[in-house]
Amino acid sequence: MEGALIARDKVGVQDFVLLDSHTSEAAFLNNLRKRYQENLIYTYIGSLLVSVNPYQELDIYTVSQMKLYRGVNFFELPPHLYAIADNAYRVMCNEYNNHFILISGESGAGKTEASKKILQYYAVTCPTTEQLQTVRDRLLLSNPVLEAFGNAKTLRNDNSSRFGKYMDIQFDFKGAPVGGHILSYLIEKSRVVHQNHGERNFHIFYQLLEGGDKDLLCWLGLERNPQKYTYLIQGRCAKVFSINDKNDWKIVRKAFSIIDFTEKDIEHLFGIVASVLHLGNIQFEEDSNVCSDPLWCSSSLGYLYFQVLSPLNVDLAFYARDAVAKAIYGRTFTWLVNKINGSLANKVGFFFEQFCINYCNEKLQQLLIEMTLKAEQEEYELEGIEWEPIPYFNNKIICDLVEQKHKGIISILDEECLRPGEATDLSFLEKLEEKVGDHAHFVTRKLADQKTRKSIDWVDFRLLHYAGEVTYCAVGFLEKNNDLLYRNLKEVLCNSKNSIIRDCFLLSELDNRRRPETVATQFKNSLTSLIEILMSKEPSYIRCIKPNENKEPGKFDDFLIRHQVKYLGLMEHLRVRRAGFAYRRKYELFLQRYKSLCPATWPHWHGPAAEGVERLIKHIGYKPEEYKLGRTKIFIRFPKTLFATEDAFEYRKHLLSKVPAPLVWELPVALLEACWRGALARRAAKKRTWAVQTIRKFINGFINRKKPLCPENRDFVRLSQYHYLMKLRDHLPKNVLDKSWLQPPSILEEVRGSGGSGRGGSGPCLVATSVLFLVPQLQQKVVTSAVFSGKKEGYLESLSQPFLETRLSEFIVEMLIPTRCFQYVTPVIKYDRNGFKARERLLVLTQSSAYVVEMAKIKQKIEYSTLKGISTSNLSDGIVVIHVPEDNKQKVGNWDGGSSEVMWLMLPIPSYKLLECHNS
Ligand SMILES: Nc1ncnc2c1ncn2[C@@H]1O[C@H](COP(=O)(O)OP(=O)(O)OP(=O)(O)O)[C@@H](O)[C@H]1O
Repeated sequence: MEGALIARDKVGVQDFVLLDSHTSEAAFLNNLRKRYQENLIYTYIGSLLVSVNPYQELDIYTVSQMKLYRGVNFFELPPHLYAIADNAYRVMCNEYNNHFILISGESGAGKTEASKKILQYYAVTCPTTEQLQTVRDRLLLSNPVLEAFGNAKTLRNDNSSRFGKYMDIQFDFKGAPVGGHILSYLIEKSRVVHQNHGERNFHIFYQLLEGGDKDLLCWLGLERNPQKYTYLIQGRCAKVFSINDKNDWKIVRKAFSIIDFTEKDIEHLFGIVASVLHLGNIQFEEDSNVCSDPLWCSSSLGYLYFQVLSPLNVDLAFYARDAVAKAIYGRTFTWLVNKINGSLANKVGFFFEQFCINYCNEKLQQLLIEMTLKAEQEEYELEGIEWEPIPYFNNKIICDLVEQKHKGIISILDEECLRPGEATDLSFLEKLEEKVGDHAHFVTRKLADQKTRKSIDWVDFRLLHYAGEVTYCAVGFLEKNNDLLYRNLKEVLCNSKNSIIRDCFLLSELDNRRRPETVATQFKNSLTSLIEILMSKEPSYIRCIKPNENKEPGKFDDFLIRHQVKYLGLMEHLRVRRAGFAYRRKYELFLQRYKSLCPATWPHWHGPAAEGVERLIKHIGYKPEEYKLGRTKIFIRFPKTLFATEDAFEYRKHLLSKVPAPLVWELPVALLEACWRGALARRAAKKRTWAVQTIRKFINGFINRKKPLCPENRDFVRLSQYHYLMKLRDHLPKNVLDKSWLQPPSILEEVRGSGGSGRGGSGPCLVATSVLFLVPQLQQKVVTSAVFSGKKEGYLESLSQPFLETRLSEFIVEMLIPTRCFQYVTPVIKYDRNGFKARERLLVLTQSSAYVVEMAKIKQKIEYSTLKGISTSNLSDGIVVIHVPEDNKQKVGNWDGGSSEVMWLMLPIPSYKLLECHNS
């Protein structure tokens, strides 16, 4: 992947790697804030994308934006999800390797939205056929179904994914998406039976009740009112304004049919959703242990009965009921994902859940650091640049603390769950103290020093994660780690008439006497296989940040964001990324962008790009400690060096857009250098006013000086005049454009007649003003057409084709050529007959002669009267051959063409345009 991008946005830096003030957290946050306040939600750290949730619809996800990013080099456009997606896609197509994009961030930070947008990007920009469209539609439509069953409203996010998601998209050798599958991790089954205050159960329950038609509800024995169901009223969260369950139901219903679910599947699926609701309403009484409403459960779950006489007490009976509900929902979710592709499922608890999530983050952080370091190291090696070891915090020590066999926290927890005898959360805590008590990243109240002791409860243990300390309450760890489902209930489910339920509780499971794996172990194993999948692919990273807790657009909560910057390991990543060189770029790309800053490389460099870059940076004055030249890339150590180069480039671009090209070149070399140096100095001293004062001093001195103008100063005055006139031309006073002003000239009528630029309904005055400038060029066009029409490739006859602006200029050459009646000036490459060497020259056309000029010297003069002829190729290149008479050796200065009869010139533009511009 190409390294950092270039330029600054207008707001802050668009790559943190280019932050001036090294890697301070304050500078990081400032930059993030500045950009966020301008709705610039994306910023890079090298190739990692940081995204801050805008909580509002931004106009940056349109199809035209997608097309803009398609196939464009990473650094050429502002940071965007599409750039990450496109880059991964391009590298995959070019290098035939696998890629993953890891999107992380806390709940509500925008991960799901980001993944959907990336999917849409591929759907729109990848090549496809009719057959492939089905795959594409299925990939897109699996989302609403998964969200219905796997997402819920939480306090933090109205559409929170309550499961981990890994989505694979497979592309064929032509880059067309041909398939995909989704792996799901850790569906939060506990939500089925319990929701915290202000939260809801999974969306599908409400969608079914709100959107399902009367007959369906009647068949399922359901009432429309969610308040009737115990499992839906735990969070006391009646109405959520951002959610429209009725509409969402329609979308899900439609998606089912497209992603190939049969009517029977759908019937069974809703049967299960209904049964879970009915299960929740089952009550138990002491001594009776009888299901309050066995009939409904039996019908929707396919005649399974819960009138099981059980030795359980009331509490345990409720526990068993909930266990069944969770198991049914969890497995059905797995079945659902399975139906779309492959699957994995687990369960989490409350504090235990936090422990699992943090363990997962710890593993992913380790992967990120290892892969970034590895990539940096490999790149340096590849480029032949010496590797300087980078000090960084390796969080492997924490991963080991959690996952090590026999000695890690998960092993100790499993041991406690499985061992005979009375095991409790407290005995687990004691085991932890005994076995990992001396670990530097583990502490309990007993182990803590006087000061910290107060902040840790007796039932807590604290881990020092890479992102900071987290205190976990051990209560419930044992229970949540045990995924118990009573055997007799399993047997009942195995015999269900609902085929989905039967599939989910296979009979073979009953024969398997081995104790099922604990939740933590299942999680550890699925995490290990996820890491294995990721390790085999090239990484791209997107880190999502939640800017405030209120889902409010534009609000940047410093405290909350600082925490996430830490927790996402962004500073660590920046440090690793910035440790060596802030910026690196392929020679070709660097030269292409900055070649205009050096006469030797502008407008074309004909040698190897690496040499061109060397010439270029020598010319603009890079110091040795500022850069290194690798095999294929230039490495720049400090952002300020790059910015100064960018400043000079912008300034030159500005000049190029305002004044004729040759003038820009000759006149401002000194100015450009001054500008570059000035920018460097300004950055170092951070004294912006200095430059302003210096320029003012220069102008005052210049105005006050009495002595005659030297050529340099004269050029400066003329440049100012030129700017003034150009500005005036583009901003003519309004009264000049008044309707009463000027009748359209006859040429306008002609143009109208020929369907040229006078077409359309714009008022006569506007047309007149634009056409007035074109009159001479239109005449020339007519003549040029006679010469080139149908004879030269790429020649366009249309009169509405814009003309090349004449490069008529007297500034540089007037000192050299006394006639001063210039028609046209343009840079050319002149090819010597001796060895066909390319030389950069200016071609100046006057009324009577053509001049070939090298910088400030006339190298050759050819009078038109002596010309033998001019030839051009019939291709769309700029080759022109001028036939010079043998005896025309009127030497002016050094005649560098030898005694040839012909002179080969390569123009930067097709030769017919030259003719259009000067022919007279
Ligand atoms: N790029 C975006 N443009 C506009 N709104 C966004 C964007 N990203 C996120 N949001 C808003 O933020 C909400 C939360 O985002 P999202 O569901 O993607 O978060 P998440 O990180 O996936 O959370 P969870 O981990 O809880 O699933 C979205 O429903 C949407 O309203």
